[in-house]
Amino acid sequence: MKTQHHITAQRPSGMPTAKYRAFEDVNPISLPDRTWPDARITRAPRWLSTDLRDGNQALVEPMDAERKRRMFDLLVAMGYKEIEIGFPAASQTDFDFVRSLAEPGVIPEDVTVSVLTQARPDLIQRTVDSLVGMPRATVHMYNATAPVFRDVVFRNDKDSTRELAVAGTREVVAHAEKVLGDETIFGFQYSPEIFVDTELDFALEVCEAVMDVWQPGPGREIVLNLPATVERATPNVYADQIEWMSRNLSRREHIALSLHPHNDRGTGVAAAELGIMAGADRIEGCLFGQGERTGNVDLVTLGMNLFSQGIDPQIDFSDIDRVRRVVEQCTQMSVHERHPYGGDLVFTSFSGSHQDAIKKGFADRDRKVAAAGGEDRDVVWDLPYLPVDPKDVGRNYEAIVRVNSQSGKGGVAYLLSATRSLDLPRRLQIELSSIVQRHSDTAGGEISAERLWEIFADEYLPYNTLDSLRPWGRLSLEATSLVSAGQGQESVLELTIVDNGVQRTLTGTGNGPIDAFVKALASGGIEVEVLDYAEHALSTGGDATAACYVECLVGEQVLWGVGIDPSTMSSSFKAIISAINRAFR
Ligand SMILES: CC(=O)SCCNC(=O)CCNC(=O)[C@H](O)C(C)(C)COP(=O)(O)OP(=O)(O)OC[C@H]1O[C@@H](n2cnc3c(N)ncnc32)[C@H](O)[C@@H]1OP(=O)(O)O
Ligand SMILES: CC(C)C(=O)C(=O)O
Repeated sequence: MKTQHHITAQRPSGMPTAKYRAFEDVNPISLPDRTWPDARITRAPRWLSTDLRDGNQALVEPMDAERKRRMFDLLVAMGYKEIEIGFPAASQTDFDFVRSLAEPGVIPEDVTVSVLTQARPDLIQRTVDSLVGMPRATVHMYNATAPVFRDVVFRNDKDSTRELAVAGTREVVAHAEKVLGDETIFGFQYSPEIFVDTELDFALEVCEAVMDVWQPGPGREIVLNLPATVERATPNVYADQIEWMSRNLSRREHIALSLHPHNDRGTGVAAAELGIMAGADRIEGCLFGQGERTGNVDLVTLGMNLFSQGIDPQIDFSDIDRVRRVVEQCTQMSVHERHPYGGDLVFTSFSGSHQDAIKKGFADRDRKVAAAGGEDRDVVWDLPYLPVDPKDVGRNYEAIVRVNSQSGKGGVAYLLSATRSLDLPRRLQIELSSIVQRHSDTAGGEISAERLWEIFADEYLPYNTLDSLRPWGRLSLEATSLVSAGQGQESVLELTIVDNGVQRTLTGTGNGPIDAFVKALASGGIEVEVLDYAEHALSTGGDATAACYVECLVGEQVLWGVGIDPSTMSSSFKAIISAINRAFR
């Protein structure tokens, strides 16, 4: 045999790489004494959901008022306290929706809504007008500060870019003072658009100029939101930018430093998390990562990432399927099966070694929970392959293990245990697994829990269950009668069987019912030896059904039989008949 000693060289792809530049070459940042890599996240940031604004503006079909309201109610119910509800100057529909929330009692007292506007006086006025009567409302104003926007879109130099932000802020303040009464607690948020592409010292200069107008101070916060409007670099670069801003901004204690990551490179969550470590106070995002292009950062993943580390996200994800359903209805887009925490398949394993580890993990956890007095929440979650307990997000355990050709005995056994309460002995698991494997090889695809039960019942319980199956087998047990089974006495058993269609009555004497049963069969020329035996109740209470598993030697074959019956004794007799029938099948 030759062993591999080198990998065939990769080749240039031929793609036009010369068109692109490394981000750090365009926008270098020097922060050699950065502190964020050593920071730990120990509590939830402030969250802002922009599902109704950034999420909505990216939809093929933006939400109508009814869907917007459903989304708003969901966000409130989940616990979001800051919700961006739209861009009221965009259209009459958007304006009307914002106004509909101004109805008394619709927005809870502890929820602050915000609305986005460009830095244009007419749009600002219309935007502020939409907030009249709201209990707590923030105007969020943005203008583009990044070089490509200054050069290409606005044809503005740095001074006029800064002046646009300053004039816009003045307009917000003046118009809010004019139209908003004392019933509204009013706030202001500013975003330098494509912050990540903007020279850091210029982003700082614009933010400072805006603050000079707003005058943040005690009881007068400003939200400075630093968007990765388009994600352009590795998340550590964003973290450096945020730490630099956090260190250099004046009036820092009166600033809510907010992040607004997008996901163009697929690292929006990482960028948000490193940004929090770098000093950010607040995160803007959307449920399941809705939003422009690849989406805004995903608030579900961020919140659940905290939860999985033992940190309260302060958002309720305990019915994640409901959250997903509402989001899917409102956005008319589906959440991917592999989406972290909420996808259909994220708590499911198909492969044998994963299933085996999960099954053992659950057994181990059951023991630990019992030892801790039965309280699940008192025992630290430490299960192979499952970062969180599916039950904590409202999932059941049934979908955890699904069987196909990649599955092994652990998965098959887990599924029968989870759906039929059968606790198969290890060697029976091995035997059944090869039978199931034959079926999955032939049929391809997944074997559902129902199909698995059918395969199991057909193999081991031919006379016992399922209308859908044709009974088969040489023997069927008609009746048994135990004549004597007292203390220290031998058991005498009379049994009636149908053997290849012929009814026979046999009698046996043994040192227990099973021994007597085996002897009775032997008297009829049917030789069987019981090698191993296990049984358990299928349910609790007086009417409990028993499952019995016997490993038998029939002729030269060692094989298992299974019996299920309200009587433990009958279930063991049926199990022996099951093994014999399998031997003759
Ligand atoms: C990164 C983000 O997600 S920002 C949010 C983006 N969301 C949206 O745009 C959704 C809602 N938008 C809309 O409905 C419309 O764009 C409106 C109603 C706001 C404005 O519509 P219009 O007046 O037709 O302008 P249009 O959409 O073409 O915007 C471009 C103009 O606005 C200017 N502009 C763009 N952004 C800003 C800003 N933040 N501040 C000031 N002016 C701006 C542009 O320079 C351009 O000006 P020009 O016409 O003099 O060249
Ligand atoms: C308005 C700003 C915050 C925005 O949506 C973005 O930059 O992505």
